[in-house]
Amino acid sequence: MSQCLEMTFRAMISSISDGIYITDSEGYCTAHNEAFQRITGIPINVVGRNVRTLIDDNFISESASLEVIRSGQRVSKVTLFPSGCEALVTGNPSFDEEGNLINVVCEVRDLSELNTLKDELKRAKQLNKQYREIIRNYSPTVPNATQKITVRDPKMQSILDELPRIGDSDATVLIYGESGVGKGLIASLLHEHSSRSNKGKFIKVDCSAIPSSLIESELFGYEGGAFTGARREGKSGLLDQANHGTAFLDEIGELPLFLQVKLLSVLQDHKILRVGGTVPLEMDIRFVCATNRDLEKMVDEGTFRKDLYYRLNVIPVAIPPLRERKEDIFGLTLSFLERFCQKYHRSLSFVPEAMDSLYEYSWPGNVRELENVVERLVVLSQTGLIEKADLPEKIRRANQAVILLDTDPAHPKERKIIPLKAAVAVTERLLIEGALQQYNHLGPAARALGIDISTLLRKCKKLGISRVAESAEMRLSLREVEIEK
Ligand SMILES: Nc1ncnc2c1ncn2[C@@H]1O[C@H](COP(=O)(O)OP(=O)(O)OP(=O)(O)O)[C@@H](O)[C@H]1O
Repeated sequence: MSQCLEMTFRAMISSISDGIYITDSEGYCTAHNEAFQRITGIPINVVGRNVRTLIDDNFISESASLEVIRSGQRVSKVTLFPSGCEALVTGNPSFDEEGNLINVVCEVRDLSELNTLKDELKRAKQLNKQYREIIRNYSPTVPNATQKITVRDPKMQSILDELPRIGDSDATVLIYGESGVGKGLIASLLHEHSSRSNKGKFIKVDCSAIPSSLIESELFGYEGGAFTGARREGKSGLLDQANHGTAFLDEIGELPLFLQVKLLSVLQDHKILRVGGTVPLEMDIRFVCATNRDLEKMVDEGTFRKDLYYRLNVIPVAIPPLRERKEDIFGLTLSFLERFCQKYHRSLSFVPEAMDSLYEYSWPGNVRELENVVERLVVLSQTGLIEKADLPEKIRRANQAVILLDTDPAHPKERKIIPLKAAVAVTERLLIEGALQQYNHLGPAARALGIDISTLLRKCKKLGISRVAESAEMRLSLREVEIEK
């Protein structure tokens, strides 16, 4: 080989990023490039050494070139080098014209980069799978009320059956039911079933959530400069937004008396008068109202206008509490489970014993409470199964109470006997928790239990019931008692 050709040849080999080393037909290393040293990390000069001595000195565990010498064929091996690098070593034999082996050229390809790429590819594939899953579950439209409702109970089913007919008319609907039974859902279904859903919005107003000083301007809007702090250009009200659609007035029993008169005139004349305004505005609104209070009793007590009550009560719809339609519990639980498993990308199921406990519980907070319990279980569950032990304590305890309150006189001997004191405590707790959740205010809850507020608060403290007091008013009162004691 001419000197020039040899130099070109060496330059080529040293510019290759893979390691190259060459041995003669007996295994003596005759040359290598720089990449070989970088990749292998062998700390000695290998030129002139036989690869067998590299094995003896534990620099390499096996040799591709020795295999090639033995077999006369191309050989590939994955070898771990002192540098910590894993490399694919491929030995290629070269022969003279008579077919005698002259040398072995080994290519050493660093696999760590390849491994990193492999890991990245694996991660990308995993992400791809996750995204595909998310896209599959992604629904571009918010599920409408019809898709959201789950009903098995015949009473509820007959309410649902009537909705299309009620939805078609423009008559005012008054929905009765405890908090969380689904009054809002039924109201939005009514809107969906009416032709109004094509031309107007469904506007929900919670009359108990807006302070009475603001509710008039929120509902009816105001003219510019109507009161101190009012916007100069005035403001339209929530009822304006419901024009051609449906206004859902939740907790109508909380509407102050002076506004009851104003609402009555809207219902009669289909016109609204903004605060500070003089010209009534034509409005085309369908009213659906809801309450968990006894409006008839409020009429008798003079806190709700009789004329408004009759005007609202054109089509009454009573939604039973969940404890009176236990058939719905199973279906609701499964549909919430499916919804939240999708939301949190989990896969869970209930063991039958846990399902039994949900069935036994009295659900004072109704469907909303069940929905919250299922969401909490899905978020907190660490295994794929929801067991009875995972349920909130009050639900597990409910089974105990069911045994206690079982008054079937036919089987007195089967009733589990527990100490009287414990039975009284369980019963007291059950009734107090139920009353607090049902009435949401201390006064009515105490009245329903036949005790005064201070006794109720004392018992709450003794039984540690503060957690069920969900409204701000109750939390405040219960904390005050703790401070006093
Ligand atoms: N039959 C049902 N199927 C599915 N979800 C339901 C059903 N009934 C109620 N829900 C859900 O339970 C929750 C409470 O329902 P909603 O707000 O309609 O109750 P509500 O009676 O209007 O309560 P409140 O009187 O406190 O306003 C909502 O998230 C609702 O979607």
